Amino acid sequence: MFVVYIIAAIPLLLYLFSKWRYTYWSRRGIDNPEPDLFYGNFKKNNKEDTFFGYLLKECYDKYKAQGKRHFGIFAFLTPVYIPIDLESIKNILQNDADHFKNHGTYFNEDADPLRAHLFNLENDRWKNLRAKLSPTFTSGQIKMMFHTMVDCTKELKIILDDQATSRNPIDIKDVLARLTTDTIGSVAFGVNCNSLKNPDSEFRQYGKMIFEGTPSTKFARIVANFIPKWLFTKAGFKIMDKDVEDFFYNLVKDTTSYREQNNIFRKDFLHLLIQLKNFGKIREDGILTNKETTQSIMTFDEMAAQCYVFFIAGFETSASTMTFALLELALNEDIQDRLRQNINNILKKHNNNLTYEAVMEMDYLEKVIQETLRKHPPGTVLPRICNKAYNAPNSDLVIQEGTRVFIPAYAIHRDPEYFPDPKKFDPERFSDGNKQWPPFAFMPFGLGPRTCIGSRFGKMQAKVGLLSIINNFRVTLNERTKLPITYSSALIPTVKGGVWLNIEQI
Ligand code: HEM
Repeated sequence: MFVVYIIAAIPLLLYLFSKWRYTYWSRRGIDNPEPDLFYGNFKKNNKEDTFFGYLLKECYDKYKAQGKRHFGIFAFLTPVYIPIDLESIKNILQNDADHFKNHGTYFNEDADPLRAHLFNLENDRWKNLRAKLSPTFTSGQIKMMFHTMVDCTKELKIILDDQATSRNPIDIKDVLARLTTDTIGSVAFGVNCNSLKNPDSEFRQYGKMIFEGTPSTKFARIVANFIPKWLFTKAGFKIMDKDVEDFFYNLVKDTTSYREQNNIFRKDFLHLLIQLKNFGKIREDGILTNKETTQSIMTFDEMAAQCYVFFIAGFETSASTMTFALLELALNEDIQDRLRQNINNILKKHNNNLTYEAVMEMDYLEKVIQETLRKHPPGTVLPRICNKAYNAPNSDLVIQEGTRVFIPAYAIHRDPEYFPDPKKFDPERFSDGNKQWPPFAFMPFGLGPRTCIGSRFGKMQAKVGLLSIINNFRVTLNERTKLPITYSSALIPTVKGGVWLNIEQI
């Protein structure tokens, strides 16, 4: 009978606990929007497929108008601190980054070895790995991989030529995600993914599974919001889908041993990572194995996890950037014409050779990409977790160790104080004389020590894809695109119903 009472009391205890939990911010004198039971401020996001950035921007605008420097929200039962003023943001991301070293994502290395990657790793392990990986992202290395990016666009042109001939509209995000899957698959895993040729390729399917989630991963992510991290870790809870893990892990294993046995040199990330595994550094001579190797600084598992993060962090972000750029170019034909002109002029100067140097000279292309990243940043928030109690300057608030922080990048990029007429797509904002926003108001790649390590690669990949389309085709919006666009609740902003374009050869 006693057990029955206990079971019956659980919902009541949960209810009382969540009621108490939702006083967390008011007990500290911080405003927060009214939370819904158990969901906190995530109910609309979860139940109505509403983009989380909209919800956060609504609160940001409201509290900023009241002159507040910060506010709190609840991600289910977890309190999250949201700074508003740029001075506080600068402190968190840079000046006092020592208190906010980590992203605060859940991972359990034993259960999910591929999740022990740069984005998730913490403290000294992150610091050491970041220092080791930085040489793989220099402009010299990106230049070395430039031809892979260009090669992958050849298949894209064939697809778009067919589409232009048949006059059928195209769901451009899908094609661009296949393009970036092929490019990143090639440089991070050293394999030809063929997803442009074959939309059902294994690589594309696994890429989709990561972003759309499988029933088991969706369940695990929700549970992770309710259960303390230590309990989750102790229980050995797995977040990654086993099939996805096996696919990527075995791919790195097979390709690495093949390359090592045959001492194969390829200009890609995998080659650099194998060198880091075997020598602890990147070697000019390019060799992969050496009997006199003294020590290894990277285990095979660590290396595989980095291949995996390059793929997940690199393919969807760049595909999203190109998709939104094309959407804006279809809506603003004058900007599209000007971009085409800029690309043509510079290519002519380079005898129509598409080289790394030519792309670096395309200044208007740079502005179009920057403005796209301002208006539609793939990273809606920059997540941090407080690792050492922090006295927020000019306030009585002490941010406790373990508190989560979201820097509201999307809301700041759309703040008219920093970017007048923020809904307008205006690449000219990024002309030297026009840049008027204060430091820390523009952060598409994050800022501070945790800034995106792959920003150069990501931007170059997006530029190569975009220019190969604009140089050969005129794009207009097809009526299947629902205007005004709205974002879905996906992890990275995605247009509900898709971006459908008409393609016309030039
Ligand atoms: C347009 C493309 C891209 C965008 C907009 C983007 C954006 C971001 C953002 C916002 C962050 C978080 C930064 C922070 O917390 O301050 C990040 C981190 C990261 N990105 Fe990117 N990214 C892009 C492309 C790439 C590519 C191509 C790669 C790898 C090949 C990559 C690898 C990473 C990694 C490993 C981190 C974690 C860094 C760390 O914690 O030290 N990203 N990215």
